Amino acid sequence: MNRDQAEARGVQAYYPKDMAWCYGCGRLNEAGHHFQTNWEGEETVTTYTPCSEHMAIPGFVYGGLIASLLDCHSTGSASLALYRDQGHELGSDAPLPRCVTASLKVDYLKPTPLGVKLIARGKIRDMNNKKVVVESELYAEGILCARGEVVAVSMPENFGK
Ligand SMILES: CCCCCCCC/C=C\CCCCCCCC(=O)SCCNC(=O)CCNC(=O)[C@H](O)C(C)(C)COP(=O)(O)OP(=O)(O)OC[C@H]1O[C@@H](n2cnc3c(N)ncnc32)[C@H](O)[C@@H]1OP(=O)(O)O
Repeated sequence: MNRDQAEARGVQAYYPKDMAWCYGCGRLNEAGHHFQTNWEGEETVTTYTPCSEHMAIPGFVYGGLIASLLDCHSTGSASLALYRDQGHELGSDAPLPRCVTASLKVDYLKPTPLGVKLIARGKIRDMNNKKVVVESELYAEGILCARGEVVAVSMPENFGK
C-alpha cells in the first residue's frame, strides 16, 4: 500500500490482522462499523453515516454509537500521534503503536441526526511515550453535536493476561 492509499484508508487499514477485529474499527469484523481515521493537517478525522438501525429515537442517533465512533476515532488518533512522534507516517514500514482505551468521556450537546455524514475531529491535547489524550468534536451538517475526551494507552505486552 502506498502513502496515497494509506491516506484514503486510514490507520485502521494498517492494524495487524490479530488487531483488526474491533467492533468499531476492525476491518475484519464483518458486523462492525469499519471506522477509518486519518490526519487532516494537525487534526484527526473520522467520518461515518449512521442508518436507521443506529436509532435512539426516530430521526436521531443512539448515543452508544457516538461513543463508539469517538472511542475508535481516538485510539486511531493516538496511534497516528505516537507514530508521527516516532518520525513515521502511514505507508512506512515501522510497526504502528497499539493503543487501547483507558478512559472515554462523552458530552452529548445536541440531538444527532440519522442519515447524514458525521464528522469527528480530534486534537492531541497531551502525550507521552505511552499515553495520549485526545479531545474530539462530533459534527453533523456543521452543527457541534457531541464532545469526547479519551485517554488512550499503549497496549501492554501482557494485555488480558
Ligand atoms: C506490526 C505491528 C503493528 C501494530 C499496530 C497495532 C495497532 C492496533 C492496536 C490496537 C487496535 C485495537 C482496536 C482498537 C481498540 C478500540 C478501543 C477499545 O475498545 S480498547 C478495549 C477497552 N479498553 C480496555 O480493555 C483497556 C483495559 N485496561 C487496561 O488494559 C489498563 O488499565 C491500561 C492499559 C489502559 C492502563 O494500564 P496501566 O494502568 O497498568 O498503565 P500505566 O502504565 O499505569 O498507565 C499509563 C498512563 O495511563 C494513565 N491511565 C491509566 N488508566 C487511566 C484512566 N482510566 N484514566 C486516565 N488515565 C489513565 C496513567 O495515569 C498513566 O499516565 P502517565 O503516563 O503516568 O501520565
